[in-house]
Amino acid sequence: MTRTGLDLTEQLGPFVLADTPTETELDALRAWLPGRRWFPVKHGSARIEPWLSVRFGDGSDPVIHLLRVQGEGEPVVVQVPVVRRTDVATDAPERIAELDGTVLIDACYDPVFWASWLALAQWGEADSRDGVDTDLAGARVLAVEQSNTSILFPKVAGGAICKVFRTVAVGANPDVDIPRALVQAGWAGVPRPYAWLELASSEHGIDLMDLGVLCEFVDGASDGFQLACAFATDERSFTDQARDLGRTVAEMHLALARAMPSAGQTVGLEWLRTELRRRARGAVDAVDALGSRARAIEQLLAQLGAALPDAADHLLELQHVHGDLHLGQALWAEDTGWRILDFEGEPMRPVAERIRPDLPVRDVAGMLRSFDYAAAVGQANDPQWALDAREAFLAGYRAVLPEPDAEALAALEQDLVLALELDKALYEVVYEANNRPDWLWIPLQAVDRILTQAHG
Ligand SMILES: Nc1ncnc2c1ncn2[C@@H]1O[C@H](COP(=O)(O)OP(=O)(O)O)[C@@H](O)[C@H]1O
Ligand SMILES: O=P(O)(O)O[C@H]1O[C@H](CO)[C@@H](O[C@H]2O[C@H](CO)[C@@H](O)[C@H](O)[C@H]2O)[C@H](O)[C@H]1O
Repeated sequence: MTRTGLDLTEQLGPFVLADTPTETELDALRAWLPGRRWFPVKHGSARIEPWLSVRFGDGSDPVIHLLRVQGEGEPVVVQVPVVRRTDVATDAPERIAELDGTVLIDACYDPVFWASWLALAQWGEADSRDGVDTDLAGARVLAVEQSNTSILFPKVAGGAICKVFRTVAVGANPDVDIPRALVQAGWAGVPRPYAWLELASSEHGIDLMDLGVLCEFVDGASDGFQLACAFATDERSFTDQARDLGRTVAEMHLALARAMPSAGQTVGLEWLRTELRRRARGAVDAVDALGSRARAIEQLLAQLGAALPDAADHLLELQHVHGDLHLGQALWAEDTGWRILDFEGEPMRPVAERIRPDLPVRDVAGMLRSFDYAAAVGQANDPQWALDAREAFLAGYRAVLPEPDAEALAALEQDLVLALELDKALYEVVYEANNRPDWLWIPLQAVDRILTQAHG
């Protein structure tokens, strides 16, 4: 989708150049960053160096530092808005360090940062900032586990939420452009994006970099994962919600295909096997517990599509998908049904991999994995709870997007669901090992179940 508004030949967009952090500030940031949930390097030491620092062009005092972070993988850039304040409580979550009689804080918590953000963001075609209520009353940073940092503005534009992207990259962020495209295509299953903050600097090779997005806040909605866990704990059937969710995901796929046509892009089955093998080997190398499963994983992938006579060169059609779909990315409200969030793709993948067209069945598999998580975390006593939710979700999805008639092709679709569930479970093993080791058993158990199912 083409952006309008910001003149990309204009240096820095709405910003002016600022000083990079001083040595003392840098030391403080180097000590503070690795403890953040959103910091991308999870193991070993990370090299953190200044890259580009900017201020808002309105003269306000917060500074946005873009820092280059080199950990075990590819280097990434993290966004760290900071500002100096006094009178900051010693246990305040925004506190970074006390320096020269002031406190360096995370500016995501700062009203001056909020006001400048709202004033200098690029507002969408249909919404001009003029006339939008930018009252900051009640604004607060969400205290949820997330890969970025979100600020809730109950009064702005009737209720809005701003996501400050923590890992940033050159190019449009899919979490800005995909929801915009979906809304333009007439799909109401996604919160409406209102505004986004762009940076451009030819000197730094940045034609466009998204720093954050503001969108409609879905008030009174439940987080799909918490809802499903509560149902699992109470032994209440989740099938009605799961069936509805299946329908919503299928409608999302139809809307994505309409909104962002990928010109009939295809991949061969052999290509897919190679790609899944590469990802599986990456997971096996990253987490020791997977070593003993490596052979069985390779066998499952080798059998993918074996029922097809022309399995080697069978072509699979690609399209834009969500890419990291799970129950926590879905909000449920009695009156509006399901709304889907967070189109950034899997945060542990390189950006180029996250934005390319993919198989819609990847999203189906992601959601199926989530029912398994909800059953585990909600401690459902009966294994049937997750199986029922799973079947209902698939039935809802298939009611909108039926499986192919031909038996071999329908069998291939089922193989694909299983292979992508395995792919997701392997990703989750790495994710849990990095972030929540106490939950590592959940995807590990799933890997074993999938392998047993596949090998009879
Ligand atoms: N538009 C919205 N309306 C209401 N709540 C939201 C909205 N967007 C996000 N949230 C809440 O914030 C949480 C984190 O948002 P998400 O986009 O998944 O962040 P991240 O990409 O950083 O993980 C969600 O699980 C949801 O509870
Ligand atoms: O929401 P994010 O984009 O940050 O996604 C990452 O974190 C998710 C957890 O917050 C993680 O999801 C996994 O845990 C969920 C329960 O917390 C579960 O419902 C999902 O099925 C499971 O994949 C996601 O994988 C990760 O990319």
